[in-house]
Amino acid sequence: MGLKGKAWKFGADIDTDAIIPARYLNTSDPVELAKHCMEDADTSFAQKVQPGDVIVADKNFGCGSSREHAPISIKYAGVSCVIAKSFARIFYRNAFNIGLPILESTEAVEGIDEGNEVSVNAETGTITNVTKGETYQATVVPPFMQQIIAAGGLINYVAERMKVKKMYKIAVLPGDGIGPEITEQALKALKAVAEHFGHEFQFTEALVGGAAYDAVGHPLPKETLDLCYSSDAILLGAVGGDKWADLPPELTPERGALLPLRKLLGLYANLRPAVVFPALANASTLKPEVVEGLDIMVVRELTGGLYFGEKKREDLPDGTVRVTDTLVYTTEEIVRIARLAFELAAKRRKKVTLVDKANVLESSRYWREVVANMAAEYPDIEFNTMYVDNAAMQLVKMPKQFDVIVTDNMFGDILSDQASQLTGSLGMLASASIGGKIGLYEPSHGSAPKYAGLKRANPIATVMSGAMLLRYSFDMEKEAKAIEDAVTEVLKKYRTRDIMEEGLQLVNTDEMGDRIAEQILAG
Ligand SMILES: NC(=O)c1ccc[n+]([C@@H]2O[C@H](COP(=O)([O-])OP(=O)(O)OC[C@H]3O[C@@H](n4cnc5c(N)ncnc54)[C@H](O)[C@@H]3O)[C@@H](O)[C@H]2O)c1
Ligand SMILES: CC(C)[C@H](C(=O)O)[C@@H](O)C(=O)O
Ligand SMILES: [Mg+2]
Repeated sequence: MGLKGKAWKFGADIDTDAIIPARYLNTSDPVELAKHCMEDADTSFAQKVQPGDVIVADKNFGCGSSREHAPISIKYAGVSCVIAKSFARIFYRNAFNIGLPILESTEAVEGIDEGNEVSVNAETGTITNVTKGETYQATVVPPFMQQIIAAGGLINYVAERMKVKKMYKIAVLPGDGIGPEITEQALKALKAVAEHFGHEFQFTEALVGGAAYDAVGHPLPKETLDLCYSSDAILLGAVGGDKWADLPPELTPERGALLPLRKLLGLYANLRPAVVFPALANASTLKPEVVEGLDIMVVRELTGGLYFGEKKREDLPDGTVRVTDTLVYTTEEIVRIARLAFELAAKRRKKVTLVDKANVLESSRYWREVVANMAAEYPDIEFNTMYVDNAAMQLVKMPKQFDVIVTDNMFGDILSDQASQLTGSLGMLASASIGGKIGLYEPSHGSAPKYAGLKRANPIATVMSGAMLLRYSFDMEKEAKAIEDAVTEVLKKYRTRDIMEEGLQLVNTDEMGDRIAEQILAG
């Protein structure tokens, strides 16, 4: 912490009454107190003092009654630090409690004259008299007291420590196919983050999908749902596979577990970032210049549309069959996902593209009407619309024209898989499903049954979903970034088979997880 300003000198035994006269103690408003700071020692001090200035006083500064108002008035007057030969003990403690740095140094007090430019390093206790070119040493403040100062006082310090101490509960649902092996790698990364940043994550595993059906006869057992409800976030591998595809729909991993989980948790927004890591520009099947630097966020509506509308299969009298899937959206469902897309775009490159089929579908026409109206509320954000067939083509022709794509459930499912290939592999596309109290994080891809158990799947989409979990559920930006940076670094040397390039080292699923975790720890 560097503090710098002009010195204001005071004598010995400045008591708290001189710092803040008792007649002003009818308020505890810091700004009001600051106006009368040092009034009985120097009537115009509060008007003259500039932000950063330093009070330099003789011995026993802050003696007298034990009021916190005294250091508060000094701090809010703009004084960055008080240097004295000694402090009254209660003032000393009060100053730390409210986050005012104070230092004891006889040589500094004797060396500094009124008006000298002084700079202070509170951590090392080094005081520099810039005017005279002299350096003095103060008694070093114990580290925990420095942490209180750095936090801005005792209350903030305690609050920060409690935040660090919070135990974050993460439900882990590995699922089917490659699900368990990729989830394991994301856990390695999250554990490395916990160790590196001093967090406590509690991981509890439960069955989901085909694995749950095989074990207990239902793809989303009550214990699993209860665990999800009592967790702070959910990490999911993938579900599904041919083995369970012909079960009654409500027992399949997809319709019996994944979709209900999203709906029950109110996860209406699915964020799928298609980001091309610098090292992977050549890994895509598209030309490097087309994808280099690409960063698209697909915002997919997740709990409405064709997925959740009424479905029917009817046997007709003539022996044929009629099947129905209904596409339903309400104003509220469209507004909330569009709002999220605009807000996200505001923090990115400020462009939103609504992808729809408004030339045919009534639902799309209404999406356009609603979202275009909302766009007027965001004058800084460029808004355009695109039919989904054209969008599919544009995504491979000129993908960098997109920033945020907002679209319905079905189109979002398809376009996000397509966007994934721009990044090099479907195994790179993470996802966050948010909107409810508890977020769910899973790779965008499926259970890739043909690779199950072979340890050749790319775990990065799942690892990066872990980063999204930290960012969106725990508000841990630097921790999320630590995972992303580790992946960026590791990709310069190591590759799984799907993104392998000549000259780099081929690794399996486990090894990729290990390299990423090591890189996080190396920081
Ligand atoms: N969120 C989910 O749980 C989810 C998502 C999509 C599909 N599924 C289910 O997964 C099963 C398989 O579906 P699919 O084959 O259509 O899609 P898929 O995403 O599992 O696989 C598509 C292709 O991508 C490859 N692939 C996927 N993930 C990979 C990875 N991490 N590393 C390397 N290659 C990877 C696969 O081998 C395959 O060639 C189905 O039961 C489907 O319903 C589940
Ligand atoms: C498995 C399936 C139900 C799921 C979906 O369509 O949402 C998947 O494809 C996805 O993208 O998460
Ligand atoms: Mg999909």
